[in-house]
Amino acid sequence: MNIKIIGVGRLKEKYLKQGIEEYAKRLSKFAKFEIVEVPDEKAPEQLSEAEMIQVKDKEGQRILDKIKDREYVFVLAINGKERSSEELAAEIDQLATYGHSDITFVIGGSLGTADAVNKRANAAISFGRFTLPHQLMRLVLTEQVYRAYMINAGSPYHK
Ligand SMILES: C[S@@+](CC[C@H](N)C(=O)[O-])C[C@H]1O[C@@H](n2cnc3c(N)ncnc32)[C@H](O)[C@@H]1O
Repeated sequence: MNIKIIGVGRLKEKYLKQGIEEYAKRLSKFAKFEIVEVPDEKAPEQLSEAEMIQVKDKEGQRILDKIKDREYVFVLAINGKERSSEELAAEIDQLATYGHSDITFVIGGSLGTADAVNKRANAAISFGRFTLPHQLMRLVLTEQVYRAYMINAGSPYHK
């Protein structure tokens, strides 16, 4: 199974990098795991609605360029569908059973994801109604994907 996370912008904070590296290392026993970063669109603090859409569309195109047709795509979105860890684990297991060997998770930039990305996604995952920084989201997501594999392996890691 190939698991890919697409994120916007370069991860700078050392504490996040270290956390992701740890879970990526653990996850590598179960799947080929990679994080693909696409450049964020530089923009002033204050943007009109139209300018925000432009920024999201530019970042969205960079995200779409990194997705192949065969990939099953989960977009992370506050208003997506909430799942339990067990439900995500079961979903990943099902996808593998039905021959999906490429699963991609997309985390939007600071303004969220473009409509085109949301349309391309096969499913939308919410981690609840809190807005999490997109870079922290990478760490949280990497742990949850690792947890999913541990659940599917019947490991006591998941209590
Ligand atoms: C800072 S948030 C964007 C906030 C933006 N106002 C929105 O509503 O999408 C950046 C990205 O992090 C992810 N994200 C943040 N909080 C999330 C949550 N609670 N559930 C799922 N994804 C979340 C989403 O992919 C989002 O596009």
